[in-house]
Amino acid sequence: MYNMDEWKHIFKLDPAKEISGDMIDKLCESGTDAIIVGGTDDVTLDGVLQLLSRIRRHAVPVILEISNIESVTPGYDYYFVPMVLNSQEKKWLIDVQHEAIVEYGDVINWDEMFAEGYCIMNPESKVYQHADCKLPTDEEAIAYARMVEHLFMLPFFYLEYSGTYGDSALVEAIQQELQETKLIYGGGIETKEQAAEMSEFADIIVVGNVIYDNPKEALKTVNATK
Ligand SMILES: CC(C)=CCC/C(C)=C/CC/C(C)=C/CC/C(C)=C/CC/C(C)=C/CC/C(C)=C/CC/C(C)=C/COP(=O)(O)OP(=O)(O)O
Ligand SMILES: O=P(O)(O)OC[C@@H](O)CO
Ligand SMILES: [Mg+2]
Repeated sequence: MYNMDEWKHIFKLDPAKEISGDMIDKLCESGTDAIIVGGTDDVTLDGVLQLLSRIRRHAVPVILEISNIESVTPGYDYYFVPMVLNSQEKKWLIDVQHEAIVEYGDVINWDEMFAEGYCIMNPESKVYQHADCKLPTDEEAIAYARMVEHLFMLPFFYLEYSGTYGDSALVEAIQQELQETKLIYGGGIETKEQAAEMSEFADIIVVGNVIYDNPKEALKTVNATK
């Protein structure tokens, strides 16, 4: 299903982690709307290519969420480009992306490229530390969402709790600010009940770690969003 407006659920696979062929088949045929390939560290061209070839045997849309320029390869349906709003370094908001576009701008197919305004909410997560983030208050997080919708006009606002379950009241408050921009929620979803709760407010939920920790429960999150 290639109409992003109807997406509710995405599995995120980490190219640095082992996964069986059987589990990849189950995830791809689960009824999820898309698969994202991405992670914070050890994302290599080899890992990104291997996962692509294993997922490609199925009809599900496959997205590369770019974490470094060295691991970008053709063949994905879409490329999601993170822009970290609450980073303390301009580098992670705009500079690494700018460098990539200086270098490769002439060959980019812009129809496949989508920016994500990231707001990273878990100080313990690798990605928070990697991108040198600062924890926003709820009020400040809502202000980032307003900027993404009205000033930057990005297609996605990603409320990222990577590794821990977030605050559904904040997800609800942010949803109320967004009309054009889609709200992605990710982090700590381990059960179908949590998937259902966050789906009530987020347009799309992303399920990551539980795929590796508890595959059976991971698969149950799909139906909770429908
Ligand atoms: C199609 C094709 C071949 C085109 C060629 C042209 C080309 C190269 C286009 C690229 C264009 C472009 C604009 C690229 C941007 C490149 C870039 C360097 C982006 C950096 C993005 C960024 C800010 C990264 C830092 C933060 C980060 C890693 C965000 C990703 C999201 C993430 C991994 C969140 C945490 O995930 P999680 O699963 O929780 O992490 P761990 O489990 O690993 O902890
Ligand atoms: O791995 P978890 O905690 O499920 O988070 C999913 C995703 O938001 C990570 O970018
Ligand atoms: Mg991960």
